[in-house]
Amino acid sequence: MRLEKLIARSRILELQSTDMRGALAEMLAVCAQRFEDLKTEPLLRGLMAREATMTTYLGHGVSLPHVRARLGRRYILAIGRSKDGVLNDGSEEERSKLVLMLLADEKSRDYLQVLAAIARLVKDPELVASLISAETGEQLYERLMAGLGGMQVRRLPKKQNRMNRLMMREAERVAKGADCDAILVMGDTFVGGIDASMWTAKIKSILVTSTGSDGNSVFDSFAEVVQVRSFSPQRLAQVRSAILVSLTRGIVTFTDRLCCIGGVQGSNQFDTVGVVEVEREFQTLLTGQNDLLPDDVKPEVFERVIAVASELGIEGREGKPVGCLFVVGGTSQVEKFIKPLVLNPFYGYKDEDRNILNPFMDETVKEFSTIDGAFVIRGDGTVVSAGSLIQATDREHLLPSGLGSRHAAAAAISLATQCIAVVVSASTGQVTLFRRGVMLPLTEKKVVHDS
Ligand SMILES: Nc1ncnc2c1ncn2[C@@H]1O[C@H](COP(=O)(O)OP(=O)(O)OP(=O)(O)O)[C@@H](O)[C@H]1O
Repeated sequence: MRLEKLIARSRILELQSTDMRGALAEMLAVCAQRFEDLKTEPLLRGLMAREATMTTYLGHGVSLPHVRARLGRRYILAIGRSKDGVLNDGSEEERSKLVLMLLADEKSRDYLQVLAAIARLVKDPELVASLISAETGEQLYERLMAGLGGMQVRRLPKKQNRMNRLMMREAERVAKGADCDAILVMGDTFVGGIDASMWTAKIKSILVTSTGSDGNSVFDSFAEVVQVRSFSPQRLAQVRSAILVSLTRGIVTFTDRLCCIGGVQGSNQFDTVGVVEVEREFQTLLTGQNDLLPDDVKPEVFERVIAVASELGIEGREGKPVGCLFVVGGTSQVEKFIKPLVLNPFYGYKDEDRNILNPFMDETVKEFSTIDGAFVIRGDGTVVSAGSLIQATDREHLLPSGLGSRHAAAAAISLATQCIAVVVSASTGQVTLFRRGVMLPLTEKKVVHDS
């Protein structure tokens, strides 16, 4: 579902109410003008019930109230802007100047993805500030649409353009000469997007970007676009994450050879071309078997877990480093090896509210990462528990020195069951995957400088 299809000029309004119930009622009334069969009362009750379970405030003045109901159409999105701000949960700190209300049909299968795409869009504080300060609803609409297609091709200075063209031509030659199956372009090298129209070779081009691809015309010139959230600052780690996500999505295969081209993030300058053999890069994990993910684990769930893990590894929590262990998939087997260390904070919530694909779960997961023990996550993304002690042992594999009981527990559970374990080290920030007891560092250790 492309987001621009959901946004309608007629459903952008100036809110009069300063409380959430009133604001939602206003937005529902506008929706009902267009969709006369809309049952606004039960929808309002559903939206408020969701607010009562967990706030839908996303930060920097934006809320995303949402509800699933029998709607008769897949989605309806309404956008309300409030000059004074709408109060969330009575908290003065959480005044929403922008309220995006999403109604979804109970049968809409990509509901969590659509919710996540909207949340990603309004994560950009600059875009949000420009929407809030728009002079008219029309201008807000224009800016929102521009934000969706945010990665516009920008003209680069001549010299830089020449260099980039040269690098791209060379990449093409290397790809052909080395018999590569695809060219992987690290898109975040460019602030303003890449004009790939000069690529002439009949070779698959894959753009890797941390920006959302919803409705972005710049991406159209690439055969595939892979979104990888929260890149590590290290190049090798970036390439690894990109290949890993491409593997789980079936965009590349284990036998592929890839020509990778990239540069310093935001530099607008390609500076490196390299060739990666996927199988050799991931050999340790594969150990002769080409199933990186357990059968029951959805690729998007795995991607989400490594995104949250990478963010925790890079940013920590409130400035402090945190460690974490995620055990994903094979849950019925995994449950035989776990014991609660604390009362399970996820107990009793609806599956979709505690699904890692739900954008509101990011903060919750990060918050609970500070408690001891592991997160156990089903292959469909539902978080089964947090604060779980893993009671499995692995006598087959030796871990490098410096890695302690968290990493040992991850190795052991991945050997004992059909799961994939993801560890964030509190001491180094390194993110490591474990499958069948074998480890694959996804990001590098932080270099600690002596002062
Ligand atoms: N068996 C286990 N199951 C779940 N969590 C565990 C287990 N063992 C350790 N942990 C978690 O890992 C934390 C850190 O343990 P330890 O320092 O020994 O691990 P580590 O592998 O060196 O990880 P880090 O690099 O984060 O320090 C513990 O406080 C606990 O929260």
